[in-house]
Amino acid sequence: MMLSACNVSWSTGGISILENVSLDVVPGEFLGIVGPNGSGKTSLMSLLAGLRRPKSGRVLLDGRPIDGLGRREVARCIALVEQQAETSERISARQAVELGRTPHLGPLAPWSAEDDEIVGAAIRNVDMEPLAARQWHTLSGGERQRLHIARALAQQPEILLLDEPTNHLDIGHQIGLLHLVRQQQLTAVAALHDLNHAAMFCDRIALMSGGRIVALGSPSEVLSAERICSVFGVVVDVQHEGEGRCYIRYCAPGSPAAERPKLRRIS
Ligand SMILES: Nc1ncnc2c1ncn2[C@@H]1O[C@H](COP(=O)(O)OP(=O)(O)OP(=O)(O)O)[C@@H](O)[C@H]1O
Repeated sequence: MMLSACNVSWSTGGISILENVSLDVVPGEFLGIVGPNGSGKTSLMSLLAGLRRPKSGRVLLDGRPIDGLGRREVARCIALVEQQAETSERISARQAVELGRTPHLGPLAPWSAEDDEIVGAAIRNVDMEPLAARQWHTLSGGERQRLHIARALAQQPEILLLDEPTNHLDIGHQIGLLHLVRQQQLTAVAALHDLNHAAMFCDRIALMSGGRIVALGSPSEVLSAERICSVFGVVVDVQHEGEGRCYIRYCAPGSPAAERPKLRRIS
């Protein structure tokens, strides 16, 4: 299933937020979206999820305009985990994950043992089995975030959209979550702040700046020291590791390492 943004622009209050963004999410890939705060990652994710309509351009799901499809139809194909996702507080952890099955249920498809199994597997996948009976409001931020991911997995989408999914997670669960996403038989798009995580787990990376995609390709192609300096204003050394992978070492401002590569800075 192919998800595409074709020349999409979006603005609000007379301010242009996204300008002429085009992107084909290739079936089966893990695409990372990186960029500074306010560069438009969340805005692009909500257009890709069909939550917002572009002011111009189109978002296509398998060649069909996403805004012409019903919400239920979209929800059977695409799951979105939002940055500040909230869930009603008077439910248990397991019930929060069960909500992921909603698009698949109906008068002719009532809740079944299979739904129970899918929900159980999603909870196990995010390492939340011991807390499945707990009330939502008693859970920590990281535990809630893992359950949001479990709900999206229980939705069994073909395309998983994750807006900063590793927020609130400790490093073990950050790595575990990205590994888990990578292992799924699905297409995934994740807005990420950690460039090394994007470089480790993503097949391709789209780098955003000022509401535009300024680079798109393998981690090694996109995350050059020059580009990171020009977009984020941070001096780095990039170690290229083959197969499009790379590792980024950040240099503290004022340190000898930060002074040395300054010549590469793009103004
Ligand atoms: N509803 C809105 N009204 C006004 N401005 C908005 C609205 N939504 C987004 N923006 C602005 O659009 C820009 C892009 O926001 P967006 O949330 O897409 O960025 P982001 O790259 O996801 O940022 P971050 O890394 O901080 O999460 C920001 O300057 C933001 O303030």
